[in-house]
Amino acid sequence: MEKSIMVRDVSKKYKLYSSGSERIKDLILPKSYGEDFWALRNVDFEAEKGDVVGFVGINGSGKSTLSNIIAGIVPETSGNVQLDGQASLIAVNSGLKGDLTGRDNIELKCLMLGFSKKKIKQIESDIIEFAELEKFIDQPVKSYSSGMKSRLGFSISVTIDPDILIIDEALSVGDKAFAEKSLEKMKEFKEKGKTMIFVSHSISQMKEFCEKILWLEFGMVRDFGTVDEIIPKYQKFLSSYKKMTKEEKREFRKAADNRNRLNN
Ligand SMILES: Nc1ncnc2c1ncn2[C@@H]1O[C@H](COP(=O)(O)OP(=O)(O)OP(=O)(O)O)[C@@H](O)[C@H]1O
Repeated sequence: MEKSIMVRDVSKKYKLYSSGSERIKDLILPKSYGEDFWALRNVDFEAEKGDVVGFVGINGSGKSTLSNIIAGIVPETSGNVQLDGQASLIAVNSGLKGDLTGRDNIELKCLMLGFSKKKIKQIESDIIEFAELEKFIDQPVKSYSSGMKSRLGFSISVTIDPDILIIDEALSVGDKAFAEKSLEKMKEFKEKGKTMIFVSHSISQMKEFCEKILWLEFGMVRDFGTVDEIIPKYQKFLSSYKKMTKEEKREFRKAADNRNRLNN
C-alpha cells in the first residue's frame, strides 16, 4: 500500500506563562521564563492512501495540534511529518483573513497554492455557490457569523481538490443542512480514494465516516486501529471518565502530566 501520511516521533512543546510580563521577559531576556507544556509527545502514526482516519480523545488531548502539524500550519518541536501530496485543513476560521472579503480570501488561498488567475476565476463561482454566500461574498470576513466562516473555509478546501483533506470539527458549526451537504461532499472524496483525517467529538459521525481511529490522550497515542476495534474501547473509557469526580479527573490528568515531565 502507498503511504500518504507519515508522522514520525512528533512532539510539540508550548510555553505556558503565568502573566503577560513573563511572556515578554521570555522573549527579551536570556534567562528562560514560563513552564514547558508538551501538547504532543512522541507521536507515531501512518495513513495509507485512501484511508479515512478519525482522531478522538478528550478535550486537550492534542487532536487539533496534530491536525495543524500535518497540515503544515504549526511547526513540530521535534520529529517529522512526510506527506505524499498537498494537504488542506478545514477548521473553524482556519486561514481566513478577517479584513479581506470572502472573494479576496478565496483568491489569496488559491494563489498561495499556486493556482493561475484563470483557474481561480473558474472555481470561484463553485466555491461561492457551495458556501451559500452569494450576497455576502464581497463583505469582509470579520463581519461573517462563525457558520458563514466555516462554510467558506469548507467550500474553499473541498473545491481546490487536495490530495489529503483534514477536517477539524468544521461540521460542528453552522446549520444542519450545511453539515449534511458537507458530509455528502466528504463521501464523494472518500469514493475518489482521497486520504482524509476527521476530528470530531461525534462518535456517530466517526462510525459513519471513518475506517481507522487514532486515540490521543494528553498528547500521546493511546491506541490506533480499525473503527470496530477502537470505538468500543474509547466509549467505555469515556463513560468511566465522565463518572469521575472533578478531583479524580484532576488526579488522572496530573498522573499523565507527571509521565509527560518524566518522559521529556
Ligand atoms: N498555542 C498554544 N499555546 C499553548 N498551549 C496550547 C496552544 N495550542 C494548544 N495548546 C494546548 O495543547 C493541548 C492540546 O490542545 P489541542 O487543541 O490540540 O487539543 P484537542 O484534543 O484538539 O482539544 P479539543 O477537543 O478541546 O479541541 C491543550 O492542553 C491546549 O491547551
